Amino acid sequence: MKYYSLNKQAPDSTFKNAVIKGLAPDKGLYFPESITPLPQSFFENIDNLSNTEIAYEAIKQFVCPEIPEATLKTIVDETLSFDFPVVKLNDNISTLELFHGPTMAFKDVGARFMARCLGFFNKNNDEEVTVLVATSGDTGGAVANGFLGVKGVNVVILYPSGKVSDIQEKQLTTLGQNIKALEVNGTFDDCQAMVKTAFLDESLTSKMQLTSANSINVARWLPQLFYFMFAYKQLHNKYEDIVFSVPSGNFGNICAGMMAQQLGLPIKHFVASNNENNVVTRYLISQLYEPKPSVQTISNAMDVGAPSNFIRIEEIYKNRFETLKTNLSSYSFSDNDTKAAMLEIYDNYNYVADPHGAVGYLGCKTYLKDNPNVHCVFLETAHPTKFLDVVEEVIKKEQSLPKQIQSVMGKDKVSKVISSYEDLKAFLLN
Ligand SMILES: Cc1ncc(COP(=O)(O)O)c(C=O)c1O
Ligand SMILES: N[C@@H](CCOP(=O)(O)O)C(=O)O
Repeated sequence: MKYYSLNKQAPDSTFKNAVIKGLAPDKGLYFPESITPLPQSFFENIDNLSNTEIAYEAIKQFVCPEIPEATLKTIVDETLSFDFPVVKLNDNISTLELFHGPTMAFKDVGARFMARCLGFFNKNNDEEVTVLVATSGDTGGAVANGFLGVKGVNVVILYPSGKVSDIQEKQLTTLGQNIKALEVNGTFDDCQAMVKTAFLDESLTSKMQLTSANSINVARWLPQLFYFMFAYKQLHNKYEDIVFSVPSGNFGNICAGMMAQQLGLPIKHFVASNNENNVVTRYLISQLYEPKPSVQTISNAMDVGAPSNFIRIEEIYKNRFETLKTNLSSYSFSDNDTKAAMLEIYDNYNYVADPHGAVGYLGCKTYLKDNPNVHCVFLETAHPTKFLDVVEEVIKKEQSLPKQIQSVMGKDKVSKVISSYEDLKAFLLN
């Protein structure tokens, strides 16, 4: 499969090159040159397919033959070694739990898949690769875990100082080995901008092989489309019209859902559920795309002012605003709304949601007001104990910690504070 740059100023790329480089030389995100829908029989037969089989069929066209089919099967199988259950809250609302992986956030799937693809492409290469990652909370931990100890790969994680939860910070600063954490005086958008600048800085790229493990990298982004298929498998016999409410920040996850829809998955509608970082909610009202500096919220992983992936969404809908609007709604919620939702979910359904999932739940409720006959699935994108302070404060109940979280508690953070792109460059060159 060929990939083209969405800035349209760079040559087409192979999958391998797109994975190794992350971003195109014109700073554009890569996008597959074609999307061939899966045969109808795939969806009719989905009940008889395992998660590995579903994922393999869904991603094969984007990856093979550069990765041989047998290798891809192994990669998918190793990536998906945990569950993705749908939990029903009421007749109209369910949640898809995406937090059963090693770092208890949905990023685990993309990080593990990409680590294995990069490992495959690099196996006969002596040159070390430096994976640069910007994180607002969860990507950093998932990438650190996914790449820990991988030979020939150094990971450098940039995170906004004081703006991730304590447990998220532990997950990305305590592993050691080939993982280094840089604490940036700034926002997630500053971290992301520094990473993108580094890719285009020849004085760096001439000395080292840099790549990204954010969703700008196609091997991190595309596997996220699996989730929507796993949910469909669990729900299609019960509900006709399925809507997904996706708590959104960098918009990689919802965009991957739209790729699943392009592959033929019968999804009725998407809801992009935002906290107060709501550039897309505003865009759908005004048709003006106006990124703003991000503000800090309790759903911190969604504190993104300039979502990288919105340009991919525009590409999927061929920049046709009206077509996009028929398939996507977006709402924005305050921290007070989010806390009230966490309490409501706990009181009414005895279910503990994390702040991101609670924003997704609010998206479902808002959409259902005008569309009462659909079934809305909100993605529970991280485990509630990753946000222990706010969860316990809101529902007033002590939480027991899963083993994945216990394993980082009590460890000491190791990070270096940086304030500018020059600091990042100096760190990388040293
Ligand atoms: C827990 C959680 N929810 C939601 C999001 C937003 O996802 P996306 O950036 O793909 O929109 C993130 C970060 O990506 C996250 O970590
Ligand atoms: N919310 C993310 C921000 C980066 O998103 P990505 O999907 O582009 O890696 C995080 O938790 O770090």
